Amino acid sequence: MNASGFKPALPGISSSKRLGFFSFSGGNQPFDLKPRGVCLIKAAMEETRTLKLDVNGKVGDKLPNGHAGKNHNQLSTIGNSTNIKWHECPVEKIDRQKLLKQKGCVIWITGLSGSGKSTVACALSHMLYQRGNLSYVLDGDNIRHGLNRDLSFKAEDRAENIRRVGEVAKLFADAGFICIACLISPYRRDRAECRAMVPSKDFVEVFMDVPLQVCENRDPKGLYKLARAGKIKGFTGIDDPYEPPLDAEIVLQCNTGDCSTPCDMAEKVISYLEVKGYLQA
Ligand SMILES: Nc1ncnc2c1ncn2[C@@H]1O[C@H](COP(=O)(O)OS(=O)(=O)O)[C@@H](OP(=O)(O)O)[C@H]1O
Ligand SMILES: Nc1ncnc2c1ncn2[C@@H]1O[C@H](COP(=O)(O)OP(=O)(O)O)[C@@H](O)[C@H]1O
Repeated sequence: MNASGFKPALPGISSSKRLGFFSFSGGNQPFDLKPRGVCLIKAAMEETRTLKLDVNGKVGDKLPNGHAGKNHNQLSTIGNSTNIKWHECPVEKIDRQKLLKQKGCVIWITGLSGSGKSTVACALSHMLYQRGNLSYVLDGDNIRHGLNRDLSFKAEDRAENIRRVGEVAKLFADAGFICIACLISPYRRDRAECRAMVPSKDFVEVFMDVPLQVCENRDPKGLYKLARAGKIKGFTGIDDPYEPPLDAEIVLQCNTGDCSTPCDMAEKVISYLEVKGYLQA
């Protein structure tokens, strides 16, 4: 806090471009982010008022770059949401990344049930934590306990499951996290749609290339046994499809009796992130 009761400026958010854009003199608002005579919030309010006079219609579902929603100047219709407008905030991804000293991205781990997705995700998250990098795991099983509890395992519900997790992962990456999503995500198309949600290169697909036989032998939850007995219908790999990736950034192979440890697998992902520069801002 400074003498006037405001928090000092956050480091790194005072680019001249943004100060110019939001420039505002005076101001004594309760949410005044303050510093240096610039009230970012009030200026943004001014900008919204101006734009309201300008808008006169809706735009299509998707912008040319494929990212739905971020039309800064006009009202949009996205799906069933009519007359919505993107609200920009002064603190951006690049600012959060500087704070966290890393780059936000999505690590998408796909593979059969029992292939080791959750184990690698947790090993990776732990190794990142030990290095001082912030990550968060979105595990399909866990998310089906809450956000996606309304979804079954039929193809269209799996697609919606993947879409929602893709959207959440996109937010985490935008927050600056290394977001680790681990879901069976059996359909190429669903995974490709998630890839398209984030800036190119920020989506790292990791394929757990583990034969069905190995997964079935592990069967830690007894689900394969139930599926073979016909007590679970539409189980991936048994009577439901799994489409392996054709162009995954990382393939973690595990042949019968010849498996790297989860830590070695996680290490491969860390090496990839290091080389690509995600572990520093
Ligand atoms: N029919 C069927 N097919 C596949 N898996 C099933 C099924 N029914 C329940 N389960 C359990 O649900 C976990 C997979 O959830 P996901 O959200 O990752 O699946 S999907 O991506 O929507 O296909 C999966 O967890 P993992 O073993 O961790 O993959 C299973 O425990
Ligand atoms: N690299 C590995 N080598 C040997 N066993 C593993 C390996 N990774 C995971 N496992 C074991 O395989 C089983 C399934 O792992 P899990 O992470 O739950 O898979 P998934 O999330 O894909 O269903 C667990 O019993 C786990 O201990």
